[in-house]
This record gives sequence, C-alpha cells and structure tokens, in this order.
Amino acid sequence: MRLSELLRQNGSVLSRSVDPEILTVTADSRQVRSGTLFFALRGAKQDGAAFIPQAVANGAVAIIADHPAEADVPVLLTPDAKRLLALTAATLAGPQPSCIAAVTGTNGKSSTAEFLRQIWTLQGLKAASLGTLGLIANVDVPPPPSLTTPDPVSLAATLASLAQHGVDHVALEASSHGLEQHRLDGVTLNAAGFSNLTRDHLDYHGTIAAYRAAKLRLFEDLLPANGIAAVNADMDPDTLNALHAIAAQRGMALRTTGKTGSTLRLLETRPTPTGQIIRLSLYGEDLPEMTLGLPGLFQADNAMLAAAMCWQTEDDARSLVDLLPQLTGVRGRCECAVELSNGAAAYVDYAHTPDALERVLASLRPHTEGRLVVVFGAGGDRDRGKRPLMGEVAARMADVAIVTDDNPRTEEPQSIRAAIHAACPDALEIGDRRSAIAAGLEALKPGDILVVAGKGHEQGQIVGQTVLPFDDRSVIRELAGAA
Ligand SMILES: CC(=O)N[C@H]1[C@@H](OP(=O)(O)OP(=O)(O)OC[C@H]2O[C@@H](n3ccc(=O)[nH]c3=O)[C@H](O)[C@@H]2O)O[C@H](CO)[C@@H](O)[C@@H]1O[C@H](C)C(=O)N[C@@H](C)C(=O)N[C@H](CCC(=O)O)C(=O)O
Ligand SMILES: Nc1ncnc2c1ncn2[C@@H]1O[C@H](COP(=O)(O)OP(=O)(O)OP(=O)(O)O)[C@@H](O)[C@H]1O
Ligand SMILES: N[C@H](CCC[C@H](N)C(=O)O)C(=O)O
Ligand SMILES: [Mg+2]
Repeated sequence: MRLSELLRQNGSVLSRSVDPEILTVTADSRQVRSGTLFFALRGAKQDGAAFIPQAVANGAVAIIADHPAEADVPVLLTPDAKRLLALTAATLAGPQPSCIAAVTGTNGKSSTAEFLRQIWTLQGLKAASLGTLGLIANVDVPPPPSLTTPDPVSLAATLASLAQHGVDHVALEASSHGLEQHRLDGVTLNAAGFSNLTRDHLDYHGTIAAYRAAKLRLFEDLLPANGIAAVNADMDPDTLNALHAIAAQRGMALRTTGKTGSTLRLLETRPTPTGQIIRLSLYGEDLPEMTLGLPGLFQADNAMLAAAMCWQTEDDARSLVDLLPQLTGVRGRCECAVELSNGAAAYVDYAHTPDALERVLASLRPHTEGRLVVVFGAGGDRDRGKRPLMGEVAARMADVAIVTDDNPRTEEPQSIRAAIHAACPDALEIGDRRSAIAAGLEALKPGDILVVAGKGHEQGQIVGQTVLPFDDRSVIRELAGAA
C-alpha cells in the first residue's frame, strides 16, 4: 500500500511528494526489511531515532518520528506516532476477529480474559484469550512475544491470524503499560471491562493518578461509545467515579458487577470445600443459587465481570450467567497444587501486589481449618513501594509467613527480602524458593493451608538476566511426593 493511502486510512495526510510502497511497519530497527515504514519513537530506555541509520540500512523507505529526526529517506513528524504505529499495523495486518473484548485493572485481567474465553467456548463459539498466560486458542497460531499486552505490530498480526483461522471471539488483557504506550490503539473493541485499581507499577507510572489515567484510556479513548462497558463496582471510589463520568460524557451504559453492582450483583457467597455457592441478582431479579468450582470472592468477581462483558442484549444475559458454574480454574490462580494425606493442602497463586495477596489469603481462610501459611516475595526491578505493604498483609492475614525470592531480576535479592521483612518481622526468611516451599510444606499440620504466592503459572525464575527453570506447582508436587 502506498504511504499516502496508509496514512489517509488512518486519519493522516502525506505532506511530501515522495510516496513509497509500504509493506510493513515496525518501531524496532532490527525488524526492518525492504519496504518498511520505520517508527522512530522515544522509549523508556532509548531513543528510537538513534536507530534510524540501521533502519535505513536494513531497507526502511520512510520514517515516522515523534520528535525531530533526520534521515536519507522521507521523515514525517507527528506527536501521535505511537498511535499511528498501532493503526497502520492493524491496516496492514488485515481483518481482525469481529468480537474483541479487553479487560484492564490491577488484578484479575488474566482470570477474567480466560473466563471470557471459556464462556464463549461453552456457547459453541471459536474463541481465544491473549495476555500474561500467552495465547490460549484451539488453533495453530504462533504466540506473540511474552508481554501481557503485546507490542502493536505483533498484536495486529496475531489478531489477523486468529481471524483467518475462524476465531471470531478474542479476550485481551489491557495492561497499563500497554494502554499508555498505545499498543491497543489499532484494535476495534466490542467490549471493555475494569476489575479494580490498587497499588502496582508506580516505578513506571510515578503516581496512582497517572496509573489510573493510563487504565481509563480503555474506556475513554479505545472502546467505541456503543461498546459494552462493564466494571466491578466494588473498586476504589476514585476510579469508579471516573468511569461513571466517562460513561456519562460519552453516553455509554455502564454495566456494574460485584457486591455493590446493580447489573449483576453478588448477594451472598458461602465456601464449599473446592469452591463456593453464590447467589446473584441480574437486572434486579434474584437468581437461584449456583455453585462455582472456584474458591474465593475474587474469582466470583472475575467470573461476574466476564459474564457482564459478554451479553449483547439484556435478553441474552440470563443464559450467559447460567454458564458460570461450568467455569474451570485458571492456571496458577488460587490453584490447588496438592492435597496431603493429612488433609492439609498447598495452593499456587499469582498474587504479586498487596491487594492480591490480601484477597487470596482472605479467600482461603474460610477453607482453612487450621493455620494459613504463606510463602511469598516480590519481583526485582519493579515497584519497590509494594514490598513493605505485602509484608504487612502477610503479617496480618497469615499465621505463618515465609519471605523468599520471587524474580529478583537485576536487584540484590537480599535487599528485596529485607524491604518485605521489615513489615513482617516475625516471618521466616529463606531466600532459595525451593527451600522456602519445602519449609512451608513441612510446617503443614492437618487442616492447614499453604499458599505459594507471586509466580503462579510462571515457568522460570529470573535471576540477573538469566531465566532458571522453576515452576511452583511442580516443585510443590515433587516435594510433597506427588509428582
Ligand atoms: C518499559 C516498557 O514497557 N517498555 C516497552 C516499550 O519499550 P520502549 O519503547 O520503551 O523501548 P526502549 O528500549 O526504550 O527503545 C526505544 C525504541 O527504540 C527501538 N530500538 C531499540 C533497540 C534497537 O536496537 N533498535 C530499535 O529500533 C525500540 O524498538 C523502541 O521503539 O515498548 C516495547 C514494544 O512494545 C516493549 O517490548 C517494552 O516492554 C519491555 C520489554 C517490558 O519489560 N515491559 C514490561 C514492563 C511491560 O510492558 N509490562 C506490562 C505489564 C504487565 C502487568 O500487567 O503487570 C505488559 O503488558 O506486559
Ligand atoms: N478481582 C480481583 N481482585 C483482587 N485480586 C485479584 C482479583 N483477581 C485476581 N486477583 C489476584 O491477583 C492474582 C493475579 O490474577 P490475574 O492473573 O488474573 O491478574 P492480572 O491482572 O492478569 O495480573 P498481571 O498484572 O500480572 O497480568 C491472582 O492470583 C489473585 O491473587
Ligand atoms: N506482569 C507483572 C508480573 C509480576 C510477577 C512477579 N512474579 C514479578 O516478577 O514481579 C510484572 O511484570 O510486574
Ligand atoms: Mg495478567
């Protein structure tokens, strides 16, 4: 496609006489080949303009830059370059699945996206989900690189490929990084969901207000005004009020879920050994109680949010809500890894924020006849402020806490543990994660529950720049003799 046409289709005008044929777009000079339109973008670490010579040497025929730059090929300057990258990538990749839903929030995105995929599949639709757990789809489509929200070029290619394979329903996770960096701007959405907003990622966003603003973009800029907008009403009031204001300003109807939701309200939940019995009201009508095979209030919250993102009209709502008892658990989210012969059990969970840790411990407390034991840490090169807050939660909510290493990345593991430990001085500290899990298992008496938190489905531990094979579930099963 000619550059002028590519720009015209995406709301821009080519102000040059040179009009090259564009085959691909990218912001990474290493991906450039002949016929590429290269986007020179200012990044978090580097300035993409520094790679223009490499891009041109590799075959770039034009450059779009978000700040002044020079090259031997035409350079177009626009402050909206990141958005334009996503839009042009989508145009060149081709048609996307007709129904795409995106979910944002600090915690619960992966779970909600996976529940959406399950609900659609239960309806007999061809569906996929894409996020932290990778691409989950019943078709042979290569997964994009492992980010929660992939870069816009990979995302456009994956969506087009799914559409070509007949997958018409896709649930996406919209991370705050992804929203802020316009990775999703080329996706045409039918539905958006917002689970909650609590502390995370302040290393990147700086303030809660900036973090919130990034997430609100999903409802403010990306969801068409006639799209389905669903939110958990039990979230913090500042975010909920902002969502109501956006909805009012854009004339969108907001579906609300949770204990204080008015569309799909949780009236009651009672734990069962492996899940919970819930009572819901839908558009004000009380429904018969149903059994979820998922323990924990947060899982009921995610299931309700997923359902509320699905139905097109009020008349279809009931049939979708009736599918909730068929949902199965999400890998590494409050997942029972082993039940010991003495009746104790060990769970794996992905809680890596203070709120998530609090929620998973609160969720498993009613299932615990004895003591609640937690093994956890915090990731390196990530928001440092959450470390003592996680320590405080463990001290308050668990009977026995063991502080260990998560993914230290390039930080000194000992200093990460120390920051947590300062807020839970009674906790044991065992850096080696395998030894910490072993100590947690050894502590279990009949009726106790162990939660190994922070790494969920992850298959490796990142130490420095190296990823060492590590899977909490396998380690637990091995140590418990159940492997
Ligand atoms: C901090 C961050 O989010 N960085 C993301 C961002 O990179 P960036 O643009 O800031 O990169 P940069 O290194 O400063 O480089 C600037 C520019 O130079 C270009 N470049 C660089 C080197 C080169 O040789 N040639 C070249 O052209 C880069 O392609 C880039 O366009 O855009 C890239 C492309 O979309 C992402 O791959 C990259 O994710 C990095 C790897 C990352 O670790 N991101 C994490 C923090 C992240 O995004 N996490 C979220 C949240 C997870 C959650 O929900 O909790 C996620 O969605 O996964
Ligand atoms: N609705 C929720 N409210 C609070 N905590 C939750 C909720 N859902 C999940 N959690 C907690 O957060 C953890 C991660 O859940 P999930 O993977 O669904 O979230 P996520 O938003 O995708 O996380 P990430 O930002 O890492 O992609 C769970 O293991 C659980 O501890
Ligand atoms: N998407 C999250 C995952 C954190 C998982 C935890 N195990 C860690 O490494 O901090 C992040 O990149 O912040
Ligand atoms: Mg996720």
